[in-house]
Amino acid sequence: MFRSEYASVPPVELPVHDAVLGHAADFGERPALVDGTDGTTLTYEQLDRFHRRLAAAFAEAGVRKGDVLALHSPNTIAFPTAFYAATRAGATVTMAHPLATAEELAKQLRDSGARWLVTVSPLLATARRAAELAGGVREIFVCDSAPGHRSLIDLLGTAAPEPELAFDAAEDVAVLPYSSGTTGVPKGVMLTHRQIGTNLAQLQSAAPTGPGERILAVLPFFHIYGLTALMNAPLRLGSTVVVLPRFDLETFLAAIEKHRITGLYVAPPIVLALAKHPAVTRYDLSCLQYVLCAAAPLDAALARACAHRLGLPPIGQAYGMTELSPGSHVVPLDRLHDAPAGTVGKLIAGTEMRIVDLADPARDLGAGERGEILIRGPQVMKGYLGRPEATAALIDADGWLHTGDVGQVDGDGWLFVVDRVKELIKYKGFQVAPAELEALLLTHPGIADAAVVGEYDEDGNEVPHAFVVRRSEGGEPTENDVLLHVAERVAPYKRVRKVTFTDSVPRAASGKILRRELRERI
Ligand SMILES: CC(C)(COP(=O)(O)OP(=O)(O)OC[C@H]1O[C@@H](n2cnc3c(N)ncnc32)[C@H](O)[C@@H]1OP(=O)(O)O)[C@@H](O)C(=O)NCCC(=O)NCCSC(=O)/C=C/c1ccc(O)cc1
Repeated sequence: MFRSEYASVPPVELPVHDAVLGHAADFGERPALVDGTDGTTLTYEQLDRFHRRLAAAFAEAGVRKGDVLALHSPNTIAFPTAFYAATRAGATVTMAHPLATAEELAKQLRDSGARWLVTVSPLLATARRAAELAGGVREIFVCDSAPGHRSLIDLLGTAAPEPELAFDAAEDVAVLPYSSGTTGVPKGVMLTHRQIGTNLAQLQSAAPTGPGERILAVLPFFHIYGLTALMNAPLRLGSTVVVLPRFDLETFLAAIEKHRITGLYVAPPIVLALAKHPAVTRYDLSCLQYVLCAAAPLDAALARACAHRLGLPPIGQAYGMTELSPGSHVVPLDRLHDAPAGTVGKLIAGTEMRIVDLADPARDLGAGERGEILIRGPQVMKGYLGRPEATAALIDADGWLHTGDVGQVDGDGWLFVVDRVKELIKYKGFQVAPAELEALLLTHPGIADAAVVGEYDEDGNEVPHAFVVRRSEGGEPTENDVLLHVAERVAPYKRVRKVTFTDSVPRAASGKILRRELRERI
């Protein structure tokens, strides 16, 4: 067993809005959030006051402790206000991808039992359709404005009293992001207030940010990575977060220069752009002090090229998953220079790890040996909502979470992730669940069987590749028919990008798809 070399941190027993914004009023006029497109700024005093007013308005509208509120928005400076207001009103927040189709969003609303939906006017048509399909949503609010819907801006005017709720930080679920974990379809990941708050404290001991830091939030707040690294962590410490709604390289580079960004938290496609794109040289990026990368495997040579080009210390990596609130490993910011190339970091405070034999999971391996990574600590999720079997398949009776990633630790405790035994595909850091795409492919009348596996393209992005068995009486779909069938029904990041027709899908006697066999064919 491997233990963290950092002193444990006590569990954080506060609800997430207090864990993060407990000192917001003290930070006063310091900018908390800056809209990177037009410069609109929210100070800490405003963030504190606005989220309390909005919590009062949510409570007045009928939001009750334990209700699920879906937050369906790209990154904006209103997103954190809506988020902390919802939790202060007692709600569990489930974040939805802004490019989800109405059917995808409806599935999440239905599975989570969402009663409230917060969206933005450009996404309203999808949100309304999804709410109609799902049933159960009592009201749709908009962050900006739209006829027929209450706007968060109007709600701020309420004179209702602020809700004073008692939270059980160890049991009450703060956020419910969706993740497919190691197998199957997306599931609601129950993360309690204590899990979120404690993981912030654990991560902070290794990668502290603070007043005077300026962070660029281009990765989405709606995933646990952005929610943690770009929202909760910096706002807890009085940093300034500059917010961009989406990744556009020129806007991103201009924002770094204009706002004198000090720290970047990114995914591999951004490291690729920073390392290779000609536009990078046209901007003064000398304000940057460090770059941290997570969400998908980062090529060590690419990381080196990026750091070298920007004149920065080596790019640090972090490791974790949604089910870990999300962090278990990070390269501490004060150790960027002595971390070996390609490592995802060291165990953060209060976290234990085992590396177990893939063939014999009861056998623990030592340094230098490859096996499945198991994690135990206060950040392990409470469970998947309404799916005790899936929870038990991921977390064993002794509390070890089986990550489905294959890793190896060196003699100094640095972890390297070298492979994956779980089904997951990560397109640009976004989870794509093969089981979800397979189910969708099977709805096509011309498809008799299908299996989807990940394949790396020339840019190093993992993309979904479908192996399809055609049904002769189904009109023999072409490759294009198959691509289109999926593209019309999923958010853009989930698209199948390659199709191979085959006579049969290799399966074990149990019916389980033999994915390794398909990967070997590629
Ligand atoms: C900024 C990225 C890296 C690149 O952006 P992009 O290249 O513009 O592409 P998108 O991903 O935004 O969009 C996907 C596709 O949708 C398309 N698209 C776009 N908007 C449209 C549109 N409105 N209409 C139609 N098509 C469109 C877009 O063009 C694109 O098409 P394609 O060029 O074919 O890829 C973006 O992919 C991204 O944010 N990725 C990161 C995702 C992410 O945060 N994942 C985290 C999961 S949680 C986790 O791993 C935790 C780790 C962790 C571990 C430890 C820790 O301590 C902390 C964290």
